[in-house]
Amino acid sequence: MTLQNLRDQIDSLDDQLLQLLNQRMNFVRQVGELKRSTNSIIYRPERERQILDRMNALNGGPLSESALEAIFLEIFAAARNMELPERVAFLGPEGSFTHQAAESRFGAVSAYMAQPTIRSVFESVETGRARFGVVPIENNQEGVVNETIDLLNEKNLMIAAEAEIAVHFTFATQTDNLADITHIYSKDIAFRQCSKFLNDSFDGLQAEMVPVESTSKAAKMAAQQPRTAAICSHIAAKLFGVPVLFDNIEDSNLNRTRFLLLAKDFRNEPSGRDKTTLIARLQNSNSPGVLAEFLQEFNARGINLTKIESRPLREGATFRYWFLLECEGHADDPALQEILNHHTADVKWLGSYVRVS
Ligand SMILES: C=C(O[C@@H]1C=C(C(=O)O)C=C[C@H]1O)C(=O)O
Repeated sequence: MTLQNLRDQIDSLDDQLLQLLNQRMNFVRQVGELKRSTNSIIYRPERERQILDRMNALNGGPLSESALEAIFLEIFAAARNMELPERVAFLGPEGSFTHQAAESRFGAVSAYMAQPTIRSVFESVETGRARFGVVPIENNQEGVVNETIDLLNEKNLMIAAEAEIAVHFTFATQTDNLADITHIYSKDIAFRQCSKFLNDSFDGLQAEMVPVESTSKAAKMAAQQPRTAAICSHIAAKLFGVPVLFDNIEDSNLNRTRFLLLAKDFRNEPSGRDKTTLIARLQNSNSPGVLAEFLQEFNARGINLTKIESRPLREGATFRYWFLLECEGHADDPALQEILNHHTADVKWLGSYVRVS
């Protein structure tokens, strides 16, 4: 076939895609009207997951699973925006890994609000300035983000969904010669995670490592100061126009960060592969057996606990703790219901949502 023939075929398929997408949007609009009349929630991650699973099972290729999901996530975001434009607050600045995580869920067409702190993301959602908030909760190399854990306890927001992204670092500079670089800007954690690259490349050179608040800020500074460099995300380097010298300079390519999508008054239906997050403030948690007995309630019902973090209660000069727990399953599952019913006074449910890995 000639190029023109092939392009004609593509045009005719695009015509059909457009028609089908608009037909889909007409049904979405009706769903939106139904939801408004019953005052129910627009974003249904478990329904979106179900659609993705069904599409992946049907997909015979050559479209890859990740390409298929990226396309559908944009369709969902466009659909939700038609039902009701959604504003998403995220831990900024623009180009941060949290921004990337937010976009991976809410697509390119949602309205994003970069926030300077994790607390201000929580507050944006609390006050209704944003419908959703996205914050990091843990990195698989560095552990949890305590500020997020503490705010989950302090505020009354729900976890609507989680997202995970692979963290890759880029070395960006306007200089061609590494020996000319006087300062390298990045976040302290990024210096740690790229230590092998830094040792190998700057051994014997004079460059000073300067920690700044965010990797995006590092990119911005490297854009303004010629003999400097930034260790940042690829999108931040592009955003600030700093040439990328090396990509993927992190020590471990298994480096992943997990993010939470927060909302007010949110409830997912069970999807069949859910995770539940709880906060436990057990009475006399320092007494022998209190914590063990509580954990045993999960074990006895065959519920797999996937995480437990202890955080200081900050009550007087004591060393006492509350706990953040995660387990497999949904709060509607009878076994988990039993536990929640036993603990109405000392356990807070933060949400049940689709598990990503
Ligand atoms: C249309 C709906 O609303 C949203 C959009 C979806 C879609 O585009 O398929 C799916 C789930 C919801 O996040 C729905 O709930 O079915």
